Amino acid sequence: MPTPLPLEELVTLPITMGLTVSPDGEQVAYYDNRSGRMELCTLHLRTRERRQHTSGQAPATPRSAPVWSADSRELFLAWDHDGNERTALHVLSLDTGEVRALHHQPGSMDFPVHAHPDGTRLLVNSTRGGQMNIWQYDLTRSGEDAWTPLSTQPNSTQAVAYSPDGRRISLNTNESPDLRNLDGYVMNADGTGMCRVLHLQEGTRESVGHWHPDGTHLTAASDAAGHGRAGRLDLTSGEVQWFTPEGGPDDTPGRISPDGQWLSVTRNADSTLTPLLYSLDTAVPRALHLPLGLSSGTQYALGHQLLVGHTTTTTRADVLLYDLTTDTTSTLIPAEYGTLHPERFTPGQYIHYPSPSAHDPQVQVPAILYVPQGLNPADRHPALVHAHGGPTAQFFRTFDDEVQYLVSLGYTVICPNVRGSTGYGTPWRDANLRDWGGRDLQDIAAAATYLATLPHVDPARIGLYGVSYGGYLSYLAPVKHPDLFKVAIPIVGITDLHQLHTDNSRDIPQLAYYFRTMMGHPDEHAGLWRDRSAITHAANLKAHMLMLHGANDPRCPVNQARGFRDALNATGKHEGQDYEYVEFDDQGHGTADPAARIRTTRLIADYLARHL
Ligand SMILES: CSCC[C@H](NC=O)C(=O)N[C@@H](Cc1ccccc1)C(=O)O
Repeated sequence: MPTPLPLEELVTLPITMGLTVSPDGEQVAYYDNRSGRMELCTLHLRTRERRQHTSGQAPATPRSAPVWSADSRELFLAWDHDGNERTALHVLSLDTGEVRALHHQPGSMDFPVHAHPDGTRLLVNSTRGGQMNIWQYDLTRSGEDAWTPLSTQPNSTQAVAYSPDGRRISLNTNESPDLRNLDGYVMNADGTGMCRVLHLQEGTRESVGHWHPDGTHLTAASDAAGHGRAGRLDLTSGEVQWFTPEGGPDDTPGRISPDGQWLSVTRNADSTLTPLLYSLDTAVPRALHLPLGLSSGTQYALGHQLLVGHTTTTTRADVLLYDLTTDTTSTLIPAEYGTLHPERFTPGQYIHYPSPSAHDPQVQVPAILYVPQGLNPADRHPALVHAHGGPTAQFFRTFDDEVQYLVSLGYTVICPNVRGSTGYGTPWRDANLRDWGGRDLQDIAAAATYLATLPHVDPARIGLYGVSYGGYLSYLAPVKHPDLFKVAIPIVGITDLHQLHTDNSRDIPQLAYYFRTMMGHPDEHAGLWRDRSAITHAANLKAHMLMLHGANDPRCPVNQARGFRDALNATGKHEGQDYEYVEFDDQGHGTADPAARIRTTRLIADYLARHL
């Protein structure tokens, strides 16, 4: 039999989040939890001196990366409380260690984007006016007077960066009635003169990003060719030079190097990521000599190095520095293992399984499959389908401590990139438009059918779990396919699309917008929305269910779980007997806090031991 991993040790191994290189390239700021909770830290890249700047003030689950001041002496931060996502701006002085809260309108979400080169202003994406829009925060003022709106668009609008001379801003929004559309814009730093600079066709998603150091070009992205392309936009001629070949791989642009020679790009293929560079002179791609596995990172450091994270399904994330002059790597922040040797972890196998239907008989779904080592071949064993969130997201071949723990308990786990996932081109990503709980759910059902064909899996003991949109599918699958799953564990999931849209429109308007881009307008598509809400079909539930939800979740509010619980009770089901229900008072939409993660994972493992 497999040997259970020690859960407490596994989950308390330190993680690093939000790494951001300073404008002078000398330091990196990040959050890590090696003290037992998330703290803001900086690391000097030459001396490797680490400094911890907070002791208890940072949120348990930071929602955005730190933003440096132009002189690399201050950090701007977005902090919330207990996962409520009402992120308020704070500024930390690296000289004095003082943390100061900036003015915040209760209820709004403020995210620092970029500090102006003159040190007087901060570019902020904020919901303080309703929809997510661009604001200027004047650091020389206080109170409401510090805030000036730079955009007042009806659709979600987000700034990327000031130009190097501080006179312009790159941003992205959609002014077309086709909600899937996205275009790139530039405006003056005072919000005047907003002008569309990148638009290929109606309905495709184009965006502009970071600036060339001489201010003449912007990085550019488009999905119009059916996959992500990276390029650069010449702001004088309006022409785009695409580096990713048409019909080629899925690329996302990063940044232009400080010497103006390279564009860093992240290539997404087969559930893995690889950074590469395009020469801005020759357009020739340059591969990096990185270890096998998943690598990501597009930020430059110390002038000629790239900051790269590296992981595999059996190795935790190391932070590396890649020297572009010598093509060599050094380890900046090594992953920690405590007493656990990486050989104790189970490698994920990259597979495809069939998900045939009358319309699409040939569909093959990519997935990562974890089969426990040392199972008794004479027995049949339980297995789990893991559904990811988003839905515009995906599973990668990275280290997943929760999956490793469940596999070490003897569960086979499949992590499918169902239709609607990113990383497999635009048609795959868009296959669940106006179809949440349709093709994606079919692929979840097909994952269970596939598991049932594995000789070591017991077809009567298949479970399903997932977080957020994965929680949505974990509620919906057992009511739409009542005989497939023995148990389901929706975590911060969705059960009622209309209620979700009402609540998101009030609390996270940019998320309500994202929701409409995918599922249309709630009134126009009311029948579809009701059919794709688990609450409508609660009476069909046969599987045993464990519902987990953070009481402060503003993204998928706790009334989603409470409503489904009430609907189950109305059909004669009983808590404790037919389902279990747990709310976490100190949590929002998931948590990075080790103690909370241990509690949740233990609840899941105990529940599975009793019911699967
Ligand atoms: C990376 S895909 C986008 C994630 C999405 N955020 C968008 O701004 C998100 O939070 N999705 C939730 C599920 C959800 C979707 C739509 C409306 C409310 C919740 C998630 O899966 O985390």
